[in-house]
Amino acid sequence: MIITKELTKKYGDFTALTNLNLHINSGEIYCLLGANGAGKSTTINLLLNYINPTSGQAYINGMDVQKQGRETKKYIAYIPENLMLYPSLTAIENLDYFSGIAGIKLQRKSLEELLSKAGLQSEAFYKPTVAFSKGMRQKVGIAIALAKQAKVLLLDEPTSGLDPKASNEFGHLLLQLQKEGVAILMATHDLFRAKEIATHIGIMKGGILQHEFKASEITLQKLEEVYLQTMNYKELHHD
Ligand SMILES: Nc1ncnc2c1ncn2[C@@H]1O[C@H](COP(=O)(O)OP(=O)(O)OP(=O)(O)O)[C@@H](O)[C@H]1O
Repeated sequence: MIITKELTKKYGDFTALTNLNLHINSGEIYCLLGANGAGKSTTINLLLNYINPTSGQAYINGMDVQKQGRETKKYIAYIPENLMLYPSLTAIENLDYFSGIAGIKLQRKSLEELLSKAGLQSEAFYKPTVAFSKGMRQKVGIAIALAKQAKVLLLDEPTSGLDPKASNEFGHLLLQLQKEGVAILMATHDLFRAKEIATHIGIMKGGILQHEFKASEITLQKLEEVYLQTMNYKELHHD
């Protein structure tokens, strides 16, 4: 479970995030939309305890992120826009290494099963990741999350730059994790993918959460309309 209470981050006079209240339960996928600079990465960095809030609290599985940072890390898997893997190591070696850091030692067979579950083709298991596409690296990231048995998954624009097939596959992987009870927060610019997989959608602007919807209660068209209005974009009319 992910909870933030009045979470606020200031950089000098500039407020990057204002009084954010989020509540994401196990088995929910919350997609956070917003233009560049809206405060999405700031939110994720606060949940990861990479930066300190100016005020407010963040909780992961009931634990205060600031007070129990080390403990909360055990429950979190994080997939940034560009997941860093060791390029000269194979997919299996990367998975072994990163799950080892999390204190998990798995046999080769289990590592293979995890990569397979994450959708990586078996031919790629023993290849150095240097030549992996972004989609393939994301799959290794998912396998690491599976190995950790993460209860919370934080994703920062994971589908940007993926082709539609890879993005679709990635969405399906997230739906699998959702079924297993993971609480997922995904910052994204991808309205379509958000509508496809989210249980909840938030629209952020200027560090303020401006709108929140249950994904089942809004159409893609309406979502786009509200998003564009929130960002003060002029809509395109085809007449
Ligand atoms: N270390 C910092 N010092 C000063 N301002 C910062 C710092 N980090 C972020 N900001 C500012 O905070 C605001 C929110 O940034 P953030 O990275 O959270 O936006 P975002 O919604 O993730 O955008 P993007 O889609 O570009 O990733 C931006 O205006 C950014 O310039």
